[in-house]
Amino acid sequence: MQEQKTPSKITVLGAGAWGTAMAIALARRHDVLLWGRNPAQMAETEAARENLHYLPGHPLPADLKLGADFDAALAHVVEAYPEQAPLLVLACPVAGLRPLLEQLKGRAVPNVVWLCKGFEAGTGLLPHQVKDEVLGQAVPGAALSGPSFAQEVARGLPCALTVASTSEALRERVVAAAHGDNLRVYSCDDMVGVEVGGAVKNVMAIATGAADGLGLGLNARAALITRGLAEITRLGVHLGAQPATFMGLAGMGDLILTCTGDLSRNRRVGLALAQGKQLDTIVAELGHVAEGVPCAKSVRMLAQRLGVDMPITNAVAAVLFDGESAAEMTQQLLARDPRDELA
Ligand SMILES: NC(=O)c1ccc[n+]([C@@H]2O[C@H](COP(=O)([O-])OP(=O)(O)OC[C@H]3O[C@@H](n4cnc5c(N)ncnc54)[C@H](O)[C@@H]3O)[C@@H](O)[C@H]2O)c1
Ligand SMILES: O=P(O)(O)OC[C@H](O)CO
Repeated sequence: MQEQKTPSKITVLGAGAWGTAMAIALARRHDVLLWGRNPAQMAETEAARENLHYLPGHPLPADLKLGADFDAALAHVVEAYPEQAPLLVLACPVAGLRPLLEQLKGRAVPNVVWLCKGFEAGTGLLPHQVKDEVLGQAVPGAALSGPSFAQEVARGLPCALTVASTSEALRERVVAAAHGDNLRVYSCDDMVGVEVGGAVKNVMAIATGAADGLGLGLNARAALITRGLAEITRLGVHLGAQPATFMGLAGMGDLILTCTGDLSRNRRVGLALAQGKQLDTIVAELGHVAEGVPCAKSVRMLAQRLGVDMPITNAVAAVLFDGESAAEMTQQLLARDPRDELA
């Protein structure tokens, strides 16, 4: 696959930290429109040429178009189809995915590439399953995931991502458009593996943040990351993923980044829990989504239903939702019976 030289039309729906960072990165080579649902916030972003709320400190490229008009944002890509092989990128949290897809229903949508990481609350569905429910399988879809802090991507620092889709044409399309400069984009067809890895690593980042906040040390951190990966893999394989996917960017790569990088919002939730802060306060102070919070609830439910052993997830959910303390849950994890490491 060759790096694409000709610019494409790309619309990014969702102007939070990640949508803004990806729009900045893609606008270096493409005709990009960033749409946000809040007109006042988009007007403020236009005036400052910077997303002061979600991604302060990162000026927007002069060519990046901004808007809060949904029809105009869609027209930007639909009118280019099929000649310019456009991309429609959904950059909302998992909670916003179904509402956003509903807005697209019945429209001439060329494809959808989502960036969100998690399971849908209530249904326990992965993003590709939500897409299939709302838009059907005829609209090609892809998950773009991997270790990627918005602030670093906006600065143009090196970053490797992976795109998962069952559509080879869409995988090639995403690689052709996004791979280049300091972005490396790999591809695979294991959507379940890529999505499970991206979702559950956020829960593990909360656990690792809490352990670090409690001062449990670097040995404990390494143990949590490693056993976290075992837990993620166990769930993913049960859901039909390929084990090797969890050794890749959307598995181990993103797990390491999010568990150890202080830019992670999920890790910061864990650090704050260790200080004894209440979840409501933590979420309000964050000002951004922390997908690991709803994901811990969804994964606990799903794992119980499927009979998959997920002790770290259960411990995180107990601290978040059942009033248990992080210290108490650490003791309970350590008190578990020994087991075969590879079982
Ligand atoms: N920030 C990162 O570094 C990063 C990196 C990779 C992946 N992600 C993932 O991308 C997703 C979005 O994260 P973020 O960092 O942009 O979050 P954020 O909290 O910074 O911003 C969320 C944005 O989504 C918008 N939104 C919420 N519901 C919406 C809906 N129904 N329709 C349209 N817009 C909606 C909000 O208005 C806001 O602009 C998450 O799933 C996250 O895990 C984030
Ligand atoms: O800040 P977090 O914890 O939402 O993590 C951001 C990205 O998912 C890291 O790859």
